Amino acid sequence: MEENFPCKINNGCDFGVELEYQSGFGNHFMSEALPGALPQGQNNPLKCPYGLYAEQISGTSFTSPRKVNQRSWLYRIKPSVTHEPFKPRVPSHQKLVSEFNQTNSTATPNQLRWRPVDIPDSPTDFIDGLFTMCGSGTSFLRHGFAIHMYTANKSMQNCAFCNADGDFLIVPQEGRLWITTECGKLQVSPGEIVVLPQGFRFTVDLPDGPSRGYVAEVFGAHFQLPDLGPIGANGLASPRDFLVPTAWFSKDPHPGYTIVQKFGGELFTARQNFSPFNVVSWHGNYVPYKYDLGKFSPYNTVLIDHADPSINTVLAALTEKSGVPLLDFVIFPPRWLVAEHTFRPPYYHCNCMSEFMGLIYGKYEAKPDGFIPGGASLHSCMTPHGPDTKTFEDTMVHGNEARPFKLSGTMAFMFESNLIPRVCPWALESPSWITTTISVGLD
Ligand SMILES: O=C(O)Cc1cc(O)ccc1O
Ligand SMILES: [Fe+2]
Repeated sequence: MEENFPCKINNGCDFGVELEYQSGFGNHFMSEALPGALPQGQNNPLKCPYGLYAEQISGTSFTSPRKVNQRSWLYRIKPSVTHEPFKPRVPSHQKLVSEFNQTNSTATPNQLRWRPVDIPDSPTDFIDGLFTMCGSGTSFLRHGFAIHMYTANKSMQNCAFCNADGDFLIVPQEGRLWITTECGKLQVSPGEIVVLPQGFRFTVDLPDGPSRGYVAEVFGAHFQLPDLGPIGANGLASPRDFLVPTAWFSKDPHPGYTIVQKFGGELFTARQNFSPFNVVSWHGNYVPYKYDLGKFSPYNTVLIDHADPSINTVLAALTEKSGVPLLDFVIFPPRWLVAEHTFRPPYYHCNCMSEFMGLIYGKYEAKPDGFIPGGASLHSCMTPHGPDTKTFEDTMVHGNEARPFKLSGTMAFMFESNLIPRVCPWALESPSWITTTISVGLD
């Protein structure tokens, strides 16, 4: 038996152990934590090995075309259905939104920027520390997205989170996340990202304590690798660098577990007398995964002009319109700047798409001082924006003699959407919110 991650009751985990992963993007994976636990030749035999229960989790409709169809088969000690009924969670969570409208969020064309939100001192886990910043559309109609942030300092205890609304793409900025999912465990550090698809139960442990990060949630779509077009068959994020867990299950007797289900932006809880992490074997292509942004192979200008940021798309959740993303995840990684007679920083622009940005570490080239790690910005559809005054002036002074220059020690990112976000009131009322438009500079 391969036991990577011995756990005590709940997920009080031994964090020191290196996990094993499977590699690939969109593969049909398989994994078993006990020899012979995975049924062969069929998905739901009359009797599964070890008396396990077969359970399918679907990430797309049954009839979705094969090339986009996603599902996995999980073989568990007890089926998920054996929980008590869901009840509204007490206390309710006031700062999660999955249906954006005039009653819960504001439309504003202003440039918005936030300093890093303080990590609370009072005990706060990933669920309580999660809050929506902005978003568009609705999970009920399976079209839209939400952008959340989290600040937390404590591991989730005796509970698992399940997001029925959409897929989470989590970008930790401070503090590692040790995530137990039904498919196994993932250790995610700042500089890596993790995707937790709709419907998977997971718990988040915080081995470092104080933690902060960003979350993009997409409704009705899953992330995929972007087409590479003329770039060719290689470059950007390589499929083999995506890591998927290996099967792991909790063998400890468990006094009880609470499943916290996000459904329509509201939280519901259901008690059950067993761990949801009771999947002994599984196979399929609907899986949680992580990716190290340091493995990204960026492409860029080698002669003149500034390339559009889409050149460094890591993952894309698409709409049905060709070339139009519901949400692109784009990074601005370390890279050489070599363009000749070019204004090298990001150009001034008005974009029909909306841009939410975050900074994991280092400085962002267009705003080296005004945008700090853990902070965020939102430039919505057609809101003019670009480099700050100092960046413009420095570039004018030094730009003519610009030699190849390596931008190092930086990792900014952008969630870019075709949909126009509305902003949540607590984001606009937050002490971290900085009004940028009253300081009339060039930014
Ligand atoms: O606004 C931003 O800083 C993001 C961005 C970066 C870039 O290099 C080109 C366009 C763009 O929107
Ligand atoms: Fe922009």
